[in-house]
Amino acid sequence: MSSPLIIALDHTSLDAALPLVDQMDPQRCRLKVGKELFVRSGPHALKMLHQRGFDVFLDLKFHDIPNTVAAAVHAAADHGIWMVNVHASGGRQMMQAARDVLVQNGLRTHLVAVTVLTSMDDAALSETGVTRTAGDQALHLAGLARDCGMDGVVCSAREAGDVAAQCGDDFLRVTPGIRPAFAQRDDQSRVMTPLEAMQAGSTHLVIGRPVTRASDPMAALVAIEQELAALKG
Ligand SMILES: O=c1ccn([C@@H]2O[C@H](COP(=O)(O)O)[C@@H](O)[C@H]2O)c(=O)[nH]1
Repeated sequence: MSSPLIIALDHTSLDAALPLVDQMDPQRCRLKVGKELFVRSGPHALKMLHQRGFDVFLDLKFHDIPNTVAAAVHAAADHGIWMVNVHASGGRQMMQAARDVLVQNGLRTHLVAVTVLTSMDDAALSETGVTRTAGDQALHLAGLARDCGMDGVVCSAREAGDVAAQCGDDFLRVTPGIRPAFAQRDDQSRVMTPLEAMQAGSTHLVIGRPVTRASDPMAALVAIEQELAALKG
């Protein structure tokens, strides 16, 4: 089984990320490129990570009208990335347009939909006019995402088991908001430890600051791997 770990490279630039990347091994983790790194370093960053053998999740969370999102997903997938995402709250037509453009162009990039950001709790969601709990809204959007042909969702690990039960085991559960016991919660609300998250039904764990901001990032990564080793025993 390949590693479930996706390390979020929330660095200011490719130059800032490479010293850490060059200590990592594509067999041990995938890498996530988000808004800051992509806006500063662009497709060149994807190329450099691909040259080093990494699968890359381009986490730009597209959310716009269907035509615009489909074009952006197409452009992203043309870079050979492993995974790309859209916001499920963009709705059915938007998600279907994103899926269709990949299928029509024979592009095999995984397409997943963000449900409810892991930084949001029930109160924060309620302020946006959504009266369901964050967990219920995530489950609702996961069902819509599955109906639209998404390969999976981004949700919190707290919802991963219910998403698997509703959408099937093959439907990916990519879960940020992962906080090992040694790490701070930061701005995340719906959190779980790496082991709890896997036991709860996550297929992939997105981990940023607990590794990248650690005083010894590689030691933090090893500690997470050791925690997950309990799953094999
Ligand atoms: O709901 C979401 C969707 C995406 N993210 C992204 O994951 C990482 C998490 O980083 P940490 O430092 O481990 O908190 C970050 O890049 C987010 O943009 C998320 O956290 N929640």
